[in-house]
Amino acid sequence: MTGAALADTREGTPDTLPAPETPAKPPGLGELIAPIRGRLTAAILAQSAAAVCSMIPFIAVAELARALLAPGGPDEGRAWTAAWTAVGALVARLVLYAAAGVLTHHADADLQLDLRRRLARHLGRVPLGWFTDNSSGEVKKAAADDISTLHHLVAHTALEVTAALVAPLTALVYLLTVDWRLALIALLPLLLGAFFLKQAMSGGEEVTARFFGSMGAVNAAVVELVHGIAVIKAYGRTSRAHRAYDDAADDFSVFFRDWIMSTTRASTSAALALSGPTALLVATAAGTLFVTQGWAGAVDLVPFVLLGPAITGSVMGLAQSGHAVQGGLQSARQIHALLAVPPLPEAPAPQAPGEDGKVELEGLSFSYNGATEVLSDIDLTLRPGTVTALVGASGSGKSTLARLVPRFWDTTAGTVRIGGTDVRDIAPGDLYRQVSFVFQDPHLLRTTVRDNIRLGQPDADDTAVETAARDAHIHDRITALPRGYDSVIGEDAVLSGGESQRLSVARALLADAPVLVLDEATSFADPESEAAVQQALSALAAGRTLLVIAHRLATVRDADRIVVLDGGRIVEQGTHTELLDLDGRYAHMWALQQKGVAR
Ligand SMILES: Nc1ncnc2c1ncn2[C@@H]1O[C@H](COP(=O)(O)OP(=O)(O)OP(=O)(O)O)[C@@H](O)[C@H]1O
Repeated sequence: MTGAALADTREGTPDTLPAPETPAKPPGLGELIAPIRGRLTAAILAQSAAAVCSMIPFIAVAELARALLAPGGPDEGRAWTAAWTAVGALVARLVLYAAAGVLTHHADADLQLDLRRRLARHLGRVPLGWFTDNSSGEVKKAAADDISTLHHLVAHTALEVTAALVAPLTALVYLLTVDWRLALIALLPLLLGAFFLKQAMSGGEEVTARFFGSMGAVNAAVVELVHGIAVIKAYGRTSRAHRAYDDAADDFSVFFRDWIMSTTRASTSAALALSGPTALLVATAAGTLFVTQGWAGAVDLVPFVLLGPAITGSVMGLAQSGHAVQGGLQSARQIHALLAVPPLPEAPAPQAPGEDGKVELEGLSFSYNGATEVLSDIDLTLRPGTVTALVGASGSGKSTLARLVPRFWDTTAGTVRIGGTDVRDIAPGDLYRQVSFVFQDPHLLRTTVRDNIRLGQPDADDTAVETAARDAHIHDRITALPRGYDSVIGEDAVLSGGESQRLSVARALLADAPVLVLDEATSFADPESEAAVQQALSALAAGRTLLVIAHRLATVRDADRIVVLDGGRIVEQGTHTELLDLDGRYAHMWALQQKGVAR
């Protein structure tokens, strides 16, 4: 999570938002598509009618043959009726098919919009801390890939499955009316094909899991190879990294070959059983027997020859649609998992915080997992107009403590108050206006430098933007860019880590919140610019409450108070001189760092 993202959220959490949705039981696919269910049903009905119409020309031709070859001579009236029925059915099929497609595509467009809005609205309400725990990949997958999988299911697969079921059923019903015994025999290839298909798909879940596992290993090896290529090459270990990738690719290849070999016989047999020639063979062989034995007239064979292949033809396609349906259900689960992330509870009657920016942490404890406390019994008051520095070993809880101030998470015990009001009682929009945050790893948006600085104060004029940039010691670097403040980050503005940090400091200065939290905000800076930014920040402290996390103690020796954390507890606090006099943990850390500098 970054300063920019925080400001993003600030914009995305207006006070007028409706009450948070309580995450319900897993909605599954049915609930996700509820808003378009009516149109989807209409489309499926239209597609069913289109599928019936697609069989009618074949039935009509069969009836035409029966009318022309009737034992008593051709029946002209019946023949014409059959011919016109075929033409009418073709036209009707075209219209119904187009209508079904238009309906599903419209419904699908609305569904995608609805889901994207729901996701955006929901993610705007989840605790900010959730974003630091969860990779953006998960959100991207749900918002892009999973929604696109649902698109395929709704816009295409639903209609394909309908046609693949209704058309053969129509053919079967008609054939049953011609000769039920031959119709049942025509079903034999279908039964045989189903048997082989079941064999080919046996162990499907296990195979799918192995497929994704093996594929995932290849992907991970590629990512590692690409991300780590600089380090790997620098240490001359290129062949080793390649070997990891080669091994993963080999494993996948072995699995894939075994899988194909083990299913080829069954799937080829299924394809053969369900093919048109097999259906024709069965129909003509059985028909010949029936005609020669006098059990059926020769003319009754025509419908079976024409429609027999239709009964089995779509089954292979149905098996593939089955995969699409499985994928759609999986995507629905993923989207639901995001929609089920518990939102940050909002107070039913929010209170406005006092404007002084006083921050009080009282009896505060916090645990990420509900089992291990990473902060315990914290009592701390940050007074307006002062700089408080948090120091301590890595993992002692500095960042966690700082992030509890703008309510990235709710505390496990105790309270955080800003301006005298419990942060849980402050509306999110108001809270984010009270606290600005500059992160270790600032995130800049792919827009102009000016708009990046203006993020926390969108209507600030150019002079205010420039003043903030000067105070953060980044103005000269910006004016040296090809288009100055109009340069676009990532295009003609490529900034170093330290420059990005100073830009995000400018952003925080402009946001002008009464409380400013700086998490290692100058860690990338060279000593000269660090000193300059520190000066600017000290000036900023007048009238504001500053909380600074620092690893390099020299950067915070002038702080009004230094708080030493160890194992999630405050173990010492005081000014630099007081803490040195105490000769405790801080004095020890200071001595170590001084030795490091002297060396
Ligand atoms: N998102 C998280 N989920 C679970 N545990 C976490 C999370 N973030 C931090 N922790 C754990 O909480 C403890 C405190 O971490 P924190 O980042 O607050 O320490 P820190 O003093 O800021 O460390 P550093 O100086 O290395 O940044 C650590 O044990 C860490 O592993």
